[in-house]
Amino acid sequence: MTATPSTQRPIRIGSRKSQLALVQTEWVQTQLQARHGDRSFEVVTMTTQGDNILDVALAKIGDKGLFTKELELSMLRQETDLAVHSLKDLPTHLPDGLMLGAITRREDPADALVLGAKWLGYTLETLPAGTIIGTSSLRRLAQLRHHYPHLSFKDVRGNLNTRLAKLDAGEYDGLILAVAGLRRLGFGDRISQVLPASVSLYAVGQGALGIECRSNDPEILSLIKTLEDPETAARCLAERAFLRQLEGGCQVPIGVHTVIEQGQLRLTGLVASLDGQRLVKDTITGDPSTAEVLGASLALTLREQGASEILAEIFATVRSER
Ligand SMILES: NCc1[nH]cc(CCC(=O)O)c1CC(=O)O
Repeated sequence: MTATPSTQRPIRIGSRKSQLALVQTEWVQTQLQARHGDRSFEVVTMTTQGDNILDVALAKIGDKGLFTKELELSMLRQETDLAVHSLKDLPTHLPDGLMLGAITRREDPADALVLGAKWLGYTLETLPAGTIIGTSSLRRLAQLRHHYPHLSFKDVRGNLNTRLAKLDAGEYDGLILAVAGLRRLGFGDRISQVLPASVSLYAVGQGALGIECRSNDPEILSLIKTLEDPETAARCLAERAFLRQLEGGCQVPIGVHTVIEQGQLRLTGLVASLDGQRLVKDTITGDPSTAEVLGASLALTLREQGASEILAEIFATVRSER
């Protein structure tokens, strides 16, 4: 079948400029090109607000869409047709006119411990008291404080390469980073320990890519849908519905774990207080086709178990520090 000239314009993929973003976007570009050989796909890079703010703890900024807004505006202005995001950086509420078009197959969503040279062979369990672990995520901080009160935690910012350089320069003894980002950038061999769910529930969407597009562009939507992984999509839709029900406007220590086993989706969710003293955690199981109902329902269960109180405290603290 011959395509009409009007469908032959290049399809423009928006991406952040970080090395991780480019690796992910180029993967999407290659996959799309392989499936739709009659079209051409080009990458348009841009800097987002989040890339410019390197000195302030992200948790304190709290604004959503820090890494996505510029990419979204460009789609709404018809300058790009789709955008590739680390799904965990994509807010649960999208701007009018845009939608989450596809969710790709997930890398290992777990968190990892990366140690400085002098600590190789140690684990979180065996590291001596006072060892300095870098993390900028309230979710990781709260859970690690809970399980390893003997360790010290220090904020770390910057992209993955910057963080590893700071570790190697001795500013930290260890870092907690996502397995997915490390592997995608070829740093998988630096992982000392993959953190089990009993220690750290991961971030909503961690390890998956989210491809965003215009809601009124069925042509682009059908192209990107071919990259969707149904199991990852069901898991991540449950996770995102869980987060959406709990959020109130800033980053909060919320973690999840999902599996699909024997056709059933099992979602575990957690809300933690900042000091790691209180963890509210529960699990729900159901049909993957009801993913979003399961997520929202688990969130309401956790609210009844004390999550609302924890979240209210966090919002009050963050607001007073801004
Ligand atoms: N917070 C930033 C961020 N956004 C996406 C990833 C990579 C992991 C992923 O794709 O979920 C990372 C780095 C990290 O958390 O260590």
